[in-house]
Amino acid sequence: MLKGRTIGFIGGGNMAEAVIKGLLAGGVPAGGLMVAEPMAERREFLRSTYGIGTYAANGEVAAKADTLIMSVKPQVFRGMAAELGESGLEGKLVISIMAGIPTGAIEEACGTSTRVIRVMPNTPALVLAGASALCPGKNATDNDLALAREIFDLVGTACLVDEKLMDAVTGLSGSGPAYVFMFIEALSDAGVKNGLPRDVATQLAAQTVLGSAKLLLETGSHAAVLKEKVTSPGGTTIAGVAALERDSFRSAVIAAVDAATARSVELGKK
Ligand SMILES: NC(=O)C1=CN([C@@H]2O[C@H](COP(=O)(O)OP(=O)(O)OC[C@H]3O[C@@H](n4cnc5c(N)ncnc54)[C@H](OP(=O)(O)O)[C@@H]3O)[C@@H](O)[C@H]2O)C=CC1
Ligand SMILES: O=C(O)[C@@H]1CCC=N1
Repeated sequence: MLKGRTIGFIGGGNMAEAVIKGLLAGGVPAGGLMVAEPMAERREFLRSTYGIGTYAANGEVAAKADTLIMSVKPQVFRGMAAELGESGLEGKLVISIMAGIPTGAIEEACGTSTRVIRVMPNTPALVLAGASALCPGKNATDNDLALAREIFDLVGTACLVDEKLMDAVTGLSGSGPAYVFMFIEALSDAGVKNGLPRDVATQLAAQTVLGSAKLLLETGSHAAVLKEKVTSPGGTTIAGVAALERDSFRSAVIAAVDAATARSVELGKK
């Protein structure tokens, strides 16, 4: 379905780069990808690193691409869409990765008949290990949804959710890599505190997170069951688990996802 499509990114920042890199690694030809980005230095970086077409004007990409991935910050979206104008977006499939902005608001800004798919990806897309959730706007066809799914399946895994759950997805997996990196950093610091060299501590911490996630996904076991298998009676792990419980580790994680979800809701309001 992706064959022969031209995909244009409006905004060439971190997340656009993650998806571009993933798509190229997944076999999408560079000739089918382009990006509109205001910063000349950034355009040069994206052109020389990935061999894709880069443009200063959003209108040029909107004119050339049949599918547009809106990858600007939510705060600049409405101004950007107004500048582009409804005529500049006519007939395009608009895929938004912007946090918070509902499909209805995108349709309102781009033209009420615009076909919109809302996606929340995450930065591990850069290494084809992203987690994305998608939902269609009211004009999107099954083909549009299938195309968007193909794009985000190429850079990791993609699932379909009801739009009312997109803010929770944003708080969990969209922002989630930041929480995981904080956890890895903390594990590494703790290793160093206990005498490990930094490189060894970071390698052990990162591989522990990667391996534990792989074990859970591949066995389909409940996290609590896998935790129990590590935790010997009177052993080391239960001493660590008790310390985490004392310092409200789980409660802190839940509060982080709650706060990020609430912020996503807020970003969606005008
Ligand atoms: N980062 C992440 O982990 C994730 C981000 N997202 C979403 O992806 C979107 C992009 O985020 P992220 O990549 O982190 O942000 P970045 O700031 O890295 O990227 C946004 C890019 O858009 C450019 N830009 C600014 N104004 C315009 C404009 N009017 N027209 C075209 N381009 C413009 C910026 O240029 P300049 O720097 O010069 O202003 C920048 O290069 C956001 O909506 C975010 O919610 C979704 C999932 C995860
Ligand atoms: O922090 C943000 O707003 C974006 C959305 C999800 C991850 N990063």
